Amino acid sequence: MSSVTSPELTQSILYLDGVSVSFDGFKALNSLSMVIGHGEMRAIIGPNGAGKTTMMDVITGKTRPDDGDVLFDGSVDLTRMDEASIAELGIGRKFQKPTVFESHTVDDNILLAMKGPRSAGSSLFGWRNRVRDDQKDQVLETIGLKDHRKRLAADLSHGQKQWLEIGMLLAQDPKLLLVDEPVAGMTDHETEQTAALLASIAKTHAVVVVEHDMHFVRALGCKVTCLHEGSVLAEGAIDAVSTNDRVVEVYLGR
Ligand SMILES: Nc1ncnc2c1ncn2[C@@H]1O[C@H](COP(=O)(O)OP(=O)(O)OP(=O)(O)O)[C@@H](O)[C@H]1O
Repeated sequence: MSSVTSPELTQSILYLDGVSVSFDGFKALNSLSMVIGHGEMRAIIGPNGAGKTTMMDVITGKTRPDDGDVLFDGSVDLTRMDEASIAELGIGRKFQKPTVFESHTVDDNILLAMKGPRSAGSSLFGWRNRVRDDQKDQVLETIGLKDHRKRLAADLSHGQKQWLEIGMLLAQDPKLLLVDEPVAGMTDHETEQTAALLASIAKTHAVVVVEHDMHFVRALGCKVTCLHEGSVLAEGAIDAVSTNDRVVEVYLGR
């Protein structure tokens, strides 16, 4: 690991430098470098096989890089940690398919996701339960499911299940949320609502969103990174990236 401490590194929540991952000689990540700031939202786009999922796997400790630095919060070396410890640090990941507890209510899904000891209603623990209820209500407010709190998760629409799962991540109070293709299968209206939800979450958390839907990416209103063959092809504002000749050539089409 480099011993130089740059302002870019110290001010970052996530710092990837020269990260490479090979599968049987094929480079899924090829000296990938990227810096995400505290409280930043970043959209990651790129063609199939560009390395987006592999990048998320490296950040969450599912895949070990062959080379490069992956640092959290300016100093924590994620390449030396296992998945559970990385989650414990405050990195939450949402996969593409919602994985809520279908036979539980919306309320209980959020409660089950919360950190900390559970208590069975003893008066000694009453104060703690009230704090938990307040936190739960706050999460339900953020994800727009307050009026659906008593419904079974199984009865929610696909979009509502995605929001519930985002709420379950929020309940763990992560510093960084990684969200994989959240709007796949959503209606246009749900897609718009999801962009607004993530934008509101990004006011208090760093968020990295992998997505193919360019209307949605535009609605996020954040910096965009386009990956191709395991490295950064283009990075910047959506207008600049989406009109970049190479991005058009390899991803968006003419
Ligand atoms: N466990 C693995 N073993 C072998 N090859 C893999 C493995 N995981 C990923 N790859 C390969 O690495 C490359 C990058 O895959 P990755 O899933 O990271 O791309 P992606 O950008 O997420 O694509 P998509 O948009 O299709 O999800 C692909 O060519 C893929 O086939």
